[in-house]
Amino acid sequence: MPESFFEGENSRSTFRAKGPQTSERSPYQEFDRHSWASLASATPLPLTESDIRRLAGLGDPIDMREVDAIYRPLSALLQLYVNEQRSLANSRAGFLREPRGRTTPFVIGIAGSVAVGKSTVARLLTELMRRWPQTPKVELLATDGFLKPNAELERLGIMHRKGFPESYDRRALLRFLAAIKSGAPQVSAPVYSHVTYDIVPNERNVVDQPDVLIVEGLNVLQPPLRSSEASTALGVSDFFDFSIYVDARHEDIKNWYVDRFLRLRETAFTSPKSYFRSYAGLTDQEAVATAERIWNDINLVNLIENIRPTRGRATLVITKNSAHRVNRLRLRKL
Ligand SMILES: Nc1ncnc2c1ncn2[C@@H]1O[C@H](COP(=O)(O)OP(=O)(O)O)[C@@H](O)[C@H]1O
Ligand SMILES: CC(C)(COP(=O)(O)O)[C@@H](O)C(=O)NCCC(=O)O
Repeated sequence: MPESFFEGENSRSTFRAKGPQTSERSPYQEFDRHSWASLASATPLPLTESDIRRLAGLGDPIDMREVDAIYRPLSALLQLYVNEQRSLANSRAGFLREPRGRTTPFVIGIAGSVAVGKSTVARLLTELMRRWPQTPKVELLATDGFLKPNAELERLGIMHRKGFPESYDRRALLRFLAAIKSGAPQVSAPVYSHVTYDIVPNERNVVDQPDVLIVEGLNVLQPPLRSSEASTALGVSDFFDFSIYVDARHEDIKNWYVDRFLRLRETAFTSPKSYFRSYAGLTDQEAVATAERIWNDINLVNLIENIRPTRGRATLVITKNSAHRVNRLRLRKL
Protein backbone atom coordinates (compact mmCIF):
# COMPACT_ATOMS: atom_id res chain seq x y z
CA MET A 1 0.00 0.00 0.00
CA PRO A 2 1.36 3.48 -0.76
CA GLU A 3 2.15 5.95 2.02
CA SER A 4 -1.16 6.24 3.79
CA PHE A 5 -2.87 6.49 7.16
CA PHE A 6 -2.78 2.75 7.65
CA GLU A 7 0.92 2.58 8.33
CA GLY A 8 3.15 1.22 11.09
CA GLU A 9 4.09 2.97 14.31
CA ASN A 10 7.34 4.51 13.27
CA SER A 11 6.49 5.57 9.78
CA ARG A 12 5.49 9.18 9.48
CA SER A 13 3.69 10.69 6.54
CA THR A 14 5.62 13.24 4.54
CA PHE A 15 3.28 16.08 5.55
CA ARG A 16 5.28 18.79 7.19
CA ALA A 17 3.78 21.94 5.71
CA LYS A 18 1.90 24.45 7.82
CA GLY A 19 -1.70 24.42 6.55
CA PRO A 20 -4.16 21.52 6.79
CA GLN A 21 -3.17 18.78 4.37
CA THR A 22 -5.25 16.40 2.37
CA SER A 23 -4.11 13.42 0.40
CA GLU A 24 -6.30 11.58 -2.07
CA ARG A 25 -4.95 8.36 -0.63
CA SER A 26 -6.03 9.01 2.96
CA PRO A 27 -9.54 9.30 4.44
CA TYR A 28 -8.03 11.84 6.83
CA GLN A 29 -7.25 15.52 6.61
CA GLU A 30 -4.04 16.27 8.46
CA PHE A 31 -3.03 19.20 10.65
CA ASP A 32 0.34 19.89 12.17
CA ARG A 33 0.48 21.59 15.56
CA HIS A 34 0.93 25.03 14.12
CA SER A 35 -2.03 24.94 11.75
CA TRP A 36 -4.35 23.46 14.40
CA ALA A 37 -3.27 25.92 17.07
CA SER A 38 -3.87 28.80 14.64
CA LEU A 39 -7.58 27.90 14.81
CA ALA A 40 -7.60 28.90 18.47
CA SER A 41 -7.50 32.64 17.74
CA ALA A 42 -10.67 32.34 15.62
CA THR A 43 -12.45 30.04 18.08
CA PRO A 44 -15.10 31.54 20.38
CA LEU A 45 -15.14 31.19 24.16
CA PRO A 46 -11.57 32.05 25.17
CA LEU A 47 -10.55 30.59 28.52
CA THR A 48 -11.42 32.81 31.46
CA GLU A 49 -9.60 32.96 34.79
CA SER A 50 -12.33 30.84 36.35
CA ASP A 51 -12.06 28.24 33.55
CA ILE A 52 -8.32 28.03 34.17
CA ARG A 53 -8.87 27.58 37.90
CA ARG A 54 -11.47 24.86 37.28
CA LEU A 55 -9.28 23.03 34.75
CA ALA A 56 -6.23 23.24 37.00
CA GLY A 57 -8.43 21.86 39.80
CA LEU A 58 -8.90 18.62 37.86
CA GLY A 59 -5.50 17.61 39.22
CA ASP A 60 -3.94 16.86 35.83
CA PRO A 61 -0.44 18.24 35.23
CA ILE A 62 -1.53 19.90 32.01
CA ASP A 63 -0.15 23.07 30.52
CA MET A 64 -2.90 25.69 30.02
CA ARG A 65 -1.26 26.85 26.77
CA GLU A 66 -1.77 23.32 25.48
CA VAL A 67 -5.43 23.42 26.55
CA ASP A 68 -5.90 26.68 24.72
CA ALA A 69 -4.02 25.72 21.56
CA ILE A 70 -5.29 22.17 21.10
CA TYR A 71 -8.26 21.23 23.27
CA ARG A 72 -10.26 24.46 23.10
CA PRO A 73 -10.43 24.38 19.26
CA LEU A 74 -11.24 20.67 19.55
CA SER A 75 -14.19 21.43 21.85
CA ALA A 76 -15.39 24.02 19.30
CA LEU A 77 -15.19 21.46 16.49
CA LEU A 78 -17.13 18.95 18.58
CA GLN A 79 -19.73 21.62 19.27
CA LEU A 80 -20.17 22.01 15.53
CA TYR A 81 -20.84 18.28 15.15
CA VAL A 82 -23.36 18.36 18.05
CA ASN A 83 -25.20 21.33 16.53
CA GLU A 84 -25.28 19.76 13.07
CA GLN A 85 -26.65 16.53 14.52
CA ARG A 86 -29.43 18.42 16.29
CA SER A 87 -30.24 20.36 13.16
CA LEU A 88 -30.41 17.11 11.16
CA ALA A 89 -32.68 15.58 13.83
CA ASN A 90 -35.04 18.56 13.49
CA SER A 91 -35.11 18.43 9.69
CA ARG A 92 -35.66 14.71 9.83
CA ALA A 93 -38.57 15.10 12.28
CA GLY A 94 -40.10 17.61 9.84
CA PHE A 95 -39.66 15.24 6.93
CA LEU A 96 -41.15 12.31 8.88
CA ARG A 97 -43.99 14.56 10.14
CA GLU A 98 -43.08 13.84 13.71
CA PRO A 99 -43.05 16.30 16.60
CA ARG A 100 -39.58 17.65 17.39
CA GLY A 101 -38.48 15.76 20.49
CA ARG A 102 -35.23 15.95 22.35
CA THR A 103 -32.27 14.34 20.60
CA THR A 104 -30.43 11.44 22.18
CA PRO A 105 -27.10 12.22 23.89
CA PHE A 106 -24.20 12.91 21.51
CA VAL A 107 -21.74 10.13 22.33
CA ILE A 108 -17.98 10.64 21.99
CA GLY A 109 -15.64 7.64 22.33
CA ILE A 110 -12.02 8.13 23.43
CA ALA A 111 -9.65 5.22 22.77
CA GLY A 112 -5.93 4.55 23.18
CA SER A 113 -3.38 2.64 25.23
CA VAL A 114 -3.21 2.35 28.99
CA ALA A 115 -1.35 5.51 30.21
CA VAL A 116 -1.52 7.39 26.89
CA GLY A 117 -3.62 10.10 28.54
CA LYS A 118 -7.19 9.12 27.66
CA SER A 119 -8.62 10.07 31.06
CA THR A 120 -6.82 13.40 30.99
CA VAL A 121 -8.16 14.25 27.51
CA ALA A 122 -11.62 13.03 28.53
CA ARG A 123 -11.69 15.17 31.70
CA LEU A 124 -10.50 18.23 29.79
CA LEU A 125 -13.07 17.84 27.02
CA THR A 126 -15.83 17.28 29.58
CA GLU A 127 -15.01 20.60 31.24
CA LEU A 128 -14.46 22.46 27.97
CA MET A 129 -17.71 21.22 26.42
CA ARG A 130 -19.70 22.15 29.54
CA ARG A 131 -18.82 25.80 28.82
CA TRP A 132 -20.86 25.80 25.61
CA PRO A 133 -24.43 27.07 26.15
CA GLN A 134 -25.91 24.30 23.98
CA THR A 135 -24.25 21.48 25.93
CA PRO A 136 -24.26 22.33 29.64
CA LYS A 137 -24.73 18.71 30.68
CA VAL A 138 -21.68 16.65 29.71
CA GLU A 139 -20.98 13.37 31.47
CA LEU A 140 -17.99 11.08 31.44
CA LEU A 141 -17.83 7.34 31.81
CA ALA A 142 -14.81 5.00 31.78
CA THR A 143 -15.39 1.51 30.44
CA ASP A 144 -13.50 -0.12 33.35
CA GLY A 145 -16.89 -0.51 35.11
CA PHE A 146 -17.64 -3.15 32.49
CA LEU A 147 -14.60 -5.27 33.38
CA LYS A 148 -15.62 -8.68 34.68
CA PRO A 149 -15.21 -8.90 38.48
CA ASN A 150 -11.89 -10.42 39.67
CA ALA A 151 -13.67 -13.57 40.90
CA GLU A 152 -14.90 -14.22 37.38
CA LEU A 153 -11.56 -13.35 35.75
CA GLU A 154 -9.94 -15.84 38.16
CA ARG A 155 -12.52 -18.51 37.35
CA LEU A 156 -11.79 -17.99 33.65
CA GLY A 157 -8.02 -18.01 34.30
CA ILE A 158 -7.57 -14.56 32.71
CA MET A 159 -6.62 -12.34 35.67
CA HIS A 160 -3.40 -11.47 33.80
CA ARG A 161 -5.47 -10.34 30.79
CA LYS A 162 -7.23 -7.39 32.47
CA GLY A 163 -7.91 -4.79 29.78
CA PHE A 164 -7.95 -7.34 26.94
CA PRO A 165 -11.27 -7.60 25.06
CA GLU A 166 -12.26 -10.87 26.75
CA SER A 167 -11.89 -9.30 30.23
CA TYR A 168 -14.94 -7.08 29.64
CA ASP A 169 -18.63 -7.88 29.76
CA ARG A 170 -19.03 -6.47 26.27
CA ARG A 171 -22.70 -7.37 26.03
CA ALA A 172 -23.44 -5.27 29.13
CA LEU A 173 -21.46 -2.36 27.64
CA LEU A 174 -23.41 -2.67 24.37
CA ARG A 175 -26.71 -2.78 26.26
CA PHE A 176 -25.66 0.31 28.22
CA LEU A 177 -24.83 2.29 25.07
CA ALA A 178 -27.93 1.10 23.24
CA ALA A 179 -30.02 2.40 26.16
CA ILE A 180 -28.16 5.75 26.08
CA LYS A 181 -28.69 6.11 22.33
CA SER A 182 -32.35 5.18 22.67
CA GLY A 183 -32.71 8.29 24.85
CA ALA A 184 -33.58 6.38 28.03
CA PRO A 185 -33.37 8.23 31.38
CA GLN A 186 -31.32 6.96 34.35
CA VAL A 187 -29.13 4.41 32.58
CA SER A 188 -26.68 2.85 35.01
CA ALA A 189 -23.25 1.25 34.77
CA PRO A 190 -21.18 -0.74 37.28
CA VAL A 191 -18.28 0.99 39.07
CA TYR A 192 -14.61 -0.11 39.08
CA SER A 193 -12.11 0.81 41.80
CA HIS A 194 -8.44 1.27 40.92
CA VAL A 195 -7.69 0.93 44.65
CA THR A 196 -9.27 -2.48 45.20
CA TYR A 197 -8.57 -3.36 41.52
CA ASP A 198 -12.07 -4.80 41.30
CA ILE A 199 -15.71 -3.99 40.59
CA VAL A 200 -17.32 -2.24 43.58
CA PRO A 201 -20.27 -4.36 44.75
CA ASN A 202 -23.67 -2.65 44.89
CA GLU A 203 -22.52 0.63 43.39
CA ARG A 204 -23.68 2.09 40.06
CA ASN A 205 -22.95 5.20 38.02
CA VAL A 206 -26.14 6.75 36.70
CA VAL A 207 -26.24 8.62 33.41
CA ASP A 208 -29.40 10.68 33.03
CA GLN A 209 -29.93 12.03 29.50
CA PRO A 210 -26.89 14.32 29.22
CA ASP A 211 -26.37 16.52 26.16
CA VAL A 212 -23.05 14.76 25.60
CA LEU A 213 -21.66 11.50 26.97
CA ILE A 214 -17.91 10.89 26.72
CA VAL A 215 -17.03 7.19 26.92
CA GLU A 216 -13.34 6.52 27.53
CA GLY A 217 -11.59 3.16 27.41
CA LEU A 218 -8.94 0.95 25.89
CA ASN A 219 -11.22 -1.02 23.68
CA VAL A 220 -14.00 1.33 22.67
CA LEU A 221 -13.13 1.12 18.97
CA GLN A 222 -12.95 -2.68 19.00
CA PRO A 223 -14.81 -4.33 16.12
CA PRO A 224 -17.78 -6.58 16.95
CA LEU A 225 -17.13 -9.91 18.64
CA ARG A 226 -16.62 -12.95 16.45
CA SER A 227 -16.71 -15.59 19.18
CA SER A 228 -19.56 -17.78 20.41
CA GLU A 229 -20.16 -15.04 23.03
CA ALA A 230 -21.57 -12.89 20.24
CA SER A 231 -25.29 -12.68 19.79
CA THR A 232 -25.08 -9.52 17.68
CA ALA A 233 -22.74 -8.05 15.08
CA LEU A 234 -22.84 -4.66 16.82
CA GLY A 235 -19.70 -3.03 18.20
CA VAL A 236 -19.52 -0.36 20.91
CA SER A 237 -18.48 2.24 18.35
CA ASP A 238 -21.74 1.74 16.42
CA PHE A 239 -23.20 3.99 19.13
CA PHE A 240 -20.60 6.74 18.79
CA ASP A 241 -21.28 10.03 17.04
CA PHE A 242 -17.59 10.97 17.12
CA SER A 243 -14.47 9.11 18.24
CA ILE A 244 -10.95 10.11 19.18
CA TYR A 245 -7.85 7.91 19.26
CA VAL A 246 -5.04 9.24 21.47
CA ASP A 247 -1.73 8.14 19.99
CA ALA A 248 1.95 8.36 21.01
CA ARG A 249 5.14 6.37 20.56
CA HIS A 250 5.21 3.14 22.56
CA GLU A 251 8.43 4.13 24.33
CA ASP A 252 6.86 7.40 25.52
CA ILE A 253 3.71 5.65 26.74
CA LYS A 254 5.86 3.13 28.64
CA ASN A 255 7.68 6.00 30.38
CA TRP A 256 4.36 7.63 31.33
CA TYR A 257 3.15 4.27 32.67
CA VAL A 258 6.28 3.80 34.78
CA ASP A 259 6.16 7.40 36.08
CA ARG A 260 2.51 7.00 37.05
CA PHE A 261 3.31 3.68 38.79
CA LEU A 262 6.07 5.39 40.80
CA ARG A 263 3.65 8.14 41.85
CA LEU A 264 0.96 5.61 42.78
CA ARG A 265 3.50 3.75 44.93
CA GLU A 266 3.64 6.85 47.12
CA THR A 267 -0.11 7.54 47.09
CA ALA A 268 -2.84 5.02 46.23
CA PHE A 269 -0.71 1.90 46.84
CA THR A 270 -0.13 2.94 50.47
CA SER A 271 -3.86 2.55 51.28
CA PRO A 272 -4.59 -0.55 53.39
CA LYS A 273 -7.41 -1.27 50.92
CA SER A 274 -5.06 -1.22 47.92
CA TYR A 275 -4.76 -4.44 45.96
CA PHE A 276 -1.18 -3.34 45.26
CA ARG A 277 -0.21 -2.44 48.85
CA SER A 278 2.78 -4.82 48.62
CA TYR A 279 4.16 -2.50 45.91
CA ALA A 280 4.27 0.44 48.34
CA GLY A 281 7.42 -0.99 49.99
CA LEU A 282 9.38 -1.49 46.77
CA THR A 283 12.67 0.33 46.25
CA ASP A 284 12.86 2.70 43.27
CA GLN A 285 14.73 0.10 41.24
CA GLU A 286 12.28 -2.69 42.11
CA ALA A 287 9.30 -0.44 41.36
CA VAL A 288 10.66 0.47 37.90
CA ALA A 289 11.34 -3.21 37.16
CA THR A 290 7.84 -4.20 38.30
CA ALA A 291 6.15 -1.46 36.27
CA GLU A 292 8.20 -2.38 33.18
CA ARG A 293 7.27 -6.03 33.59
CA ILE A 294 3.53 -5.23 33.82
CA TRP A 295 3.89 -2.87 30.86
CA ASN A 296 5.74 -5.38 28.67
CA ASP A 297 3.71 -8.47 29.60
CA ILE A 298 0.22 -6.97 29.65
CA ASN A 299 -0.31 -3.43 28.45
CA LEU A 300 2.11 -3.37 25.51
CA VAL A 301 0.79 -6.72 24.23
CA ASN A 302 -2.78 -5.41 24.45
CA LEU A 303 -1.76 -2.19 22.70
CA ILE A 304 -0.14 -4.04 19.80
CA GLU A 305 -2.72 -6.80 19.44
CA ASN A 306 -6.00 -5.07 20.20
CA ILE A 307 -5.83 -1.32 20.66
CA ARG A 308 -3.50 0.12 18.02
CA PRO A 309 -5.20 -1.82 15.19
CA THR A 310 -8.42 0.12 15.93
CA ARG A 311 -6.80 3.52 15.33
CA GLY A 312 -8.02 3.79 11.74
CA ARG A 313 -11.64 3.57 12.91
CA ALA A 314 -11.47 6.89 14.80
CA THR A 315 -12.97 10.14 13.52
CA LEU A 316 -9.94 12.00 14.91
CA VAL A 317 -6.45 10.76 15.77
CA ILE A 318 -4.36 13.00 17.99
CA THR A 319 -0.66 12.29 18.36
CA LYS A 320 1.36 13.47 21.36
CA ASN A 321 5.14 13.86 21.64
CA SER A 322 7.19 12.77 24.64
CA ALA A 323 6.25 15.99 26.48
CA HIS A 324 2.48 15.33 26.02
CA ARG A 325 2.31 18.08 23.38
CA VAL A 326 -0.05 17.30 20.53
CA ASN A 327 1.95 17.68 17.33
CA ARG A 328 -0.29 16.04 14.74
CA LEU A 329 -4.06 15.71 14.27
CA ARG A 330 -5.83 13.66 11.64
CA LEU A 331 -9.52 14.29 11.07
CA ARG A 332 -11.76 12.09 8.93
CA LYS A 333 -12.82 13.85 5.76
CA LEU A 334 -16.52 14.51 5.28
N1 LIG B 1 -1.39 16.52 28.76
C1 LIG B 1 -0.68 15.99 29.74
N2 LIG B 1 0.35 16.68 30.31
C2 LIG B 1 1.08 16.11 31.30
N3 LIG B 1 0.89 14.87 31.78
C3 LIG B 1 -0.11 14.14 31.26
C4 LIG B 1 -0.94 14.66 30.21
N4 LIG B 1 -1.84 13.69 29.87
C5 LIG B 1 -1.57 12.63 30.67
N5 LIG B 1 -0.54 12.90 31.50
C6 LIG B 1 0.03 11.98 32.49
O1 LIG B 1 0.27 10.72 31.84
C7 LIG B 1 -0.20 9.63 32.65
C8 LIG B 1 -1.27 8.84 31.91
O2 LIG B 1 -2.41 9.66 31.73
P1 LIG B 1 -3.89 9.11 32.00
O3 LIG B 1 -4.83 10.19 31.55
O4 LIG B 1 -4.02 8.61 33.41
O5 LIG B 1 -3.88 7.88 30.98
P2 LIG B 1 -4.96 6.75 30.65
O6 LIG B 1 -6.30 7.23 31.10
O7 LIG B 1 -4.88 6.65 29.15
O8 LIG B 1 -4.47 5.50 31.35
C9 LIG B 1 -0.72 10.25 33.93
O9 LIG B 1 0.30 10.17 34.90
C10 LIG B 1 -1.01 11.70 33.56
O10 LIG B 1 -0.87 12.56 34.67
C1 LIG C 1 -8.56 -0.83 34.29
C2 LIG C 1 -7.83 -0.90 32.96
C3 LIG C 1 -8.05 -2.27 32.32
C4 LIG C 1 -8.36 0.21 32.02
O1 LIG C 1 -9.74 0.05 31.74
P1 LIG C 1 -10.63 1.02 30.75
O2 LIG C 1 -11.28 2.09 31.60
O3 LIG C 1 -9.73 1.61 29.72
O4 LIG C 1 -11.67 0.12 30.17
C5 LIG C 1 -6.31 -0.67 33.15
O5 LIG C 1 -6.08 0.58 33.71
C6 LIG C 1 -5.63 -1.75 34.01
O6 LIG C 1 -5.73 -1.76 35.19
N1 LIG C 1 -4.93 -2.69 33.35
C7 LIG C 1 -4.35 -3.84 33.98
C8 LIG C 1 -2.85 -3.86 33.92
C9 LIG C 1 -2.24 -2.79 34.82
O7 LIG C 1 -2.39 -2.87 36.05
O8 LIG C 1 -1.63 -1.87 34.28
